[in-house]
Amino acid sequence: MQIDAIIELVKKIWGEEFIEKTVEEKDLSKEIESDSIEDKIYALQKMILDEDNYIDDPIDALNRIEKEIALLVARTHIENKIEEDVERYLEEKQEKFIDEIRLNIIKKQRGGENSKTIKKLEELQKLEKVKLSKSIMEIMRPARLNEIIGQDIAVKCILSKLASPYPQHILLYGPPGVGKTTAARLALDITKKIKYTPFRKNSPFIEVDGTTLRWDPREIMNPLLGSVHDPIYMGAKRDLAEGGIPEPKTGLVTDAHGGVLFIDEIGELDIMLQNKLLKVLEDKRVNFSSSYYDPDDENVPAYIKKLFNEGAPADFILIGATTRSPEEINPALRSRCMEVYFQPLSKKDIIQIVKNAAEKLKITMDENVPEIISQYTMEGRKAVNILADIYGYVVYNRGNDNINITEKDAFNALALSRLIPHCIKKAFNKKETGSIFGLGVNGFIGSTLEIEAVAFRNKNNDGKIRFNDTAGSMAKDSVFNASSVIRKIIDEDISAYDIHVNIVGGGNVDGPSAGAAITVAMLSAVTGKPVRQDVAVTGEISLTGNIKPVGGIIEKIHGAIQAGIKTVLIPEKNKKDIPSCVEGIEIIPVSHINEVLELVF
Ligand SMILES: Nc1ncnc2c1ncn2[C@@H]1O[C@H](COP(=O)(O)OP(=O)(O)OP(=O)(O)O)[C@@H](O)[C@H]1O
Repeated sequence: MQIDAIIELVKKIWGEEFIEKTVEEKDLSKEIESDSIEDKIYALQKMILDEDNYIDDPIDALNRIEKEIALLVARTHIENKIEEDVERYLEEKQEKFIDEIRLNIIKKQRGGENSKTIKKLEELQKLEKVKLSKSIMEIMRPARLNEIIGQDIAVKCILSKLASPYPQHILLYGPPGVGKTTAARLALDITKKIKYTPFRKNSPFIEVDGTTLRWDPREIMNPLLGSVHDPIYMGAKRDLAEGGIPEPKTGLVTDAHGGVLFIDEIGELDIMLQNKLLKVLEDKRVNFSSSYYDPDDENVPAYIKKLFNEGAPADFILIGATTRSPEEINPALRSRCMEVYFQPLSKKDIIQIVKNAAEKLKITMDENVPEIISQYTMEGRKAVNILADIYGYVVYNRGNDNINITEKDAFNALALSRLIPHCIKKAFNKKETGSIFGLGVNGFIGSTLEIEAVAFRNKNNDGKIRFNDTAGSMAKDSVFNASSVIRKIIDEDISAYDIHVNIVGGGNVDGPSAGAAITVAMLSAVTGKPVRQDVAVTGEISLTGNIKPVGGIIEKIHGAIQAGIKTVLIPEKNKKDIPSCVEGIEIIPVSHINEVLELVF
């Protein structure tokens, strides 16, 4: 009974086929069919325990067979359970995977959009339709080169350097808001149409402000030259990030390829970035590198391989603009560029700019309005801004039809903006002792310097000379040179006087160009001779009394005109710098202090 029960159990667990197969394989049919208990036990022992030794103790053998069956059943049960778990887990995973594939396909068909992103895009498109002040400035912006006023020479210079089979890099110097950007943009427009130049119809004009360009030494970001996006930390595209592939992002120099890169305020650009830019100018390419880049990785897209292997093209003409003086600009940059100077605008220029802008706005003005605006600024940009401001004032008060700006409108709008005339007439028709106008330049803007001196007898003959503490060392040297020259002229020891020289408004000046004016002021103080107050003098004084050349003549003459000066004395050697088109002022070149004295006393 026990044997039969075991055989039934085996059949249940492993099936009858298992019994038949094993019996056949192990040749046990005789034993299993036998009536002998020992034979049957022997057959079971061979089937289950795989032992074919003679059976001594049938009970023990049966017990061992049962134990083994119990073990096998338990193992099979556990194996089945694990198998079931694995199957369930796989099924779940597979379902999720298929869901993900479905989602991706849907996303691809939808193009990554959802209701939220679509709404955001609609909001942005709505914003694009709204335009405020930009459009009025665009309306007034010169559209042709001949609409750029007072810069004929600079415009011709830019064109001659750009409109050539071999265009050159250019640096534009000049005061702010006098048309540098406008001239560069229009010059490229014209040049594009000339066949022999390398520019094409679609050559880009990329404009950027040097003060806003940032970069970091690890080259994580560099909008000017481009940088490599790290696949892990910097969010390269997802497909690239997953494969650990770095992605070079090209910069503005590549955007400008085949055209012009215009950097406003180039003097403010970080000096290291300037040097890097110079390298690009030479190579006409930007190179990229990354320790993540593996040239043998087959998953790297061809464009990334090309960028890493060959770099990005960056063959462009650089036009940099600055309000700084040439000496303040990186010499390496200067040596690669041709230099063009924009002039300060005259009163006449500002009047014309305002008239042209009014025409573009399709409005009329009382005759004196442009002149009134010209009293408040020397900048073309500021002048059109003021006009836009007055225009807004009139529209607000009287509506938008048939606009005519009256003098009263102009004064009212100017008063509301708290603007004050930029130049108050300083010159007058009398003579004064110990006082003279010198001329200075700051950021391409010339102005008069009021220089005054007083002298007191010093009985002990140990007179001292005092000058503004804030003045620079070169200006201080001018005072000492002047005292030696005066000593020669008056033939008396200057130490017989305590002399105090002062630059009105603070002596934040430097350079030797006030030397001649300081000499006149000191001499007038010592001798008591009064000086003309409608004359201004510029020039360095040498110990022999010669008047040496100085810089910034054009700007100084403009500054003198603004102050109502009638005569300007400049060094003979600066004669070539006299601008051809100045009106309303007499300019006299002088070479020695004696000539100056004859004209100022
Ligand atoms: N010489 C000019 N002739 C006509 N319009 C001018 C002139 N200068 C300036 N403007 C007006 O001012 C606006 C700004 O000028 P623009 O940007 O060219 O000056 P900029 O010299 O480049 O100034 P910045 O150095 O401050 O950038 C022009 O769009 C134009 O309306």
